[in-house]
Amino acid sequence: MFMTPDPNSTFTTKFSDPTAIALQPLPDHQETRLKAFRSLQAGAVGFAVLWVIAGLSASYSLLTGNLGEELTRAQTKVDLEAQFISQIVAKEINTAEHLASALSHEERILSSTGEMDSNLHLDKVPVSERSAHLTTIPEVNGLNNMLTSIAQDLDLMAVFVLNTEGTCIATSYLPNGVNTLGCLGQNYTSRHYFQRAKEYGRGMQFAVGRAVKQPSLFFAAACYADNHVSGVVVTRLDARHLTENLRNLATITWVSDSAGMVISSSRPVQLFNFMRWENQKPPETWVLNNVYAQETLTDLPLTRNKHLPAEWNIWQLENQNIVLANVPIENRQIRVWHALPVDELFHNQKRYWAFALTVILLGLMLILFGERMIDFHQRRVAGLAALSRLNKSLEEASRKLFTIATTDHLTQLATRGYFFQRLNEEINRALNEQSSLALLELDIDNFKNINDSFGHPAGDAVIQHMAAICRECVRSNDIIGRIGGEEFAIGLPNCTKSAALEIANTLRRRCANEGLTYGSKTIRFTCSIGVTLLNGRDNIQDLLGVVDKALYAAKKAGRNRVHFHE
Ligand SMILES: Nc1nc2c(ncn2[C@@H]2O[C@H](COP(=O)(O)OP(=O)(O)OP(=O)(O)O)[C@@H](O)[C@H]2O)c(=O)[nH]1
Repeated sequence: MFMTPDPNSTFTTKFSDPTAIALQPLPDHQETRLKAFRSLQAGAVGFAVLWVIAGLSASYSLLTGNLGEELTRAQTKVDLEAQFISQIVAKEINTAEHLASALSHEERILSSTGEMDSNLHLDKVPVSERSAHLTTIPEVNGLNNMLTSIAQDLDLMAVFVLNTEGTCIATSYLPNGVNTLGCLGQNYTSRHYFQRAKEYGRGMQFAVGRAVKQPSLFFAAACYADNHVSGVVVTRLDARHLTENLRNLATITWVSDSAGMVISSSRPVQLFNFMRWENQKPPETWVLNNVYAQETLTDLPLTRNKHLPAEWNIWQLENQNIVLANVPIENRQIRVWHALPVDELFHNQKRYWAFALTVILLGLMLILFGERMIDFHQRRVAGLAALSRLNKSLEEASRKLFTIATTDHLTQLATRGYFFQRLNEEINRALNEQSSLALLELDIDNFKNINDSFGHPAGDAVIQHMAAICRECVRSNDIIGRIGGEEFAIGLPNCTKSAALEIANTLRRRCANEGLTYGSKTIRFTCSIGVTLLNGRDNIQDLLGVVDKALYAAKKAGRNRVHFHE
């Protein structure tokens, strides 16, 4: 029989519609967007790598090429300047040399070294008095004046005349208030240039002067009388002159002689440094002492910068990078060296690199920022997609649970709990709309006997057959539930008493008449049905209590009956 339901459990159980809590699934175009985002993201990462590689290699080739060009320009500049300086040096040297040669033919000098020299009687005058003696001779004074004016005009340090003994008999360089030495009456026999002039007609020598200790170039030319050397004219060029005007420039200029020694330098501190050039041998010590007045040999601190490409031809002078040019002066063993510091170019290069790296880095950050943005959106869409998939499976699970909870597995009718929930809803609706509601309760008669006679599976088949009959006899909006083992209930909204009784009788007749073919057997069965109407009741317990009584009455009256109870 029908058990009165517990209001605290069954009736409060809610079987919610799973579609009500379902989220909208992810639209297809979101999946397409996700794919687009992923390829965009991969593209951004690829682009970032390309950007860095291309940026670095472009900067390297541009900046290295640019530095190479600037260094080539600097080299060209320094070459041209060296050429120009060497021409000026050559001109100064030639002037001094030609002057010596020209003066060796000069009439007054020839006479002073010829007949006049023999009248000077220098051999009778002590060496210390020769200078004073000579200044008393008017011809000598006249000659001195001439030589002084020539030396001044041509910017020479001194012009003087030596007799065949090497004694100075006339000079532009006279003792005066400041300088008490002068060179008049001094003897220059030992001088290399004097000996060369006497022997070959001409002589040239670099030396630090004895009386005036300045590095100088001496040019000597012999005077001839009757095919014999009658004296020697000497011009003395101050070696400082060769580079004097170049001192305040950024460039550095040296002039080296045949011994590889710096005899003039725009940086005076490097004077008499040794230019260790190719196979140049350093001068011997006595030469160092006598000619250059140096005690030890100092190398010019000039080395090749081996850390930079050889084609750039960069030298280092005291840790300063320079480009270097050297030009030999024609027919002389003198060279002009000219250097231009190029550290500024390297500093510029560093600045360009810093700029290029900043641009590369900023670009990279921008690309990576873009990539992060894409990643963010990608993750968002991916998250939505995952959520949507989760939602779908939850929805599926929820649907299954709903079905399990609301559907009887044997008959596919509503379960007891779900039937009561639905019946409750229909009661409320009927009360609200003041419409009628009929309730049928059905029970298969003597079902135990069927089980006992035909077996439990056959009993199941009878229950299923009974459910099918119920479904076929009611409308689509009526509710049917299996509320016990062989008990069923049917809620009929908007149904009158006569209509409810008619349905109940149809059901009863079909059960009694049809029987169920089970294998080779036919199982005959009947059912008893209780019928009632809502009739102003406002709760399910009362309604169920009444219909239960109606069913009980039907059973009691002999089964296979329909009984109505008000
Ligand atoms: N095969 C089958 N038997 C069931 C199922 N549920 C309940 N039963 C059986 O149904 C029988 C019900 O027997 P009773 O409640 O004594 O009632 P009855 O034999 O139908 O007699 P009346 O209701 O008085 O006509 C029991 O023997 C249960 O074991 C089911 O799902 N399948």
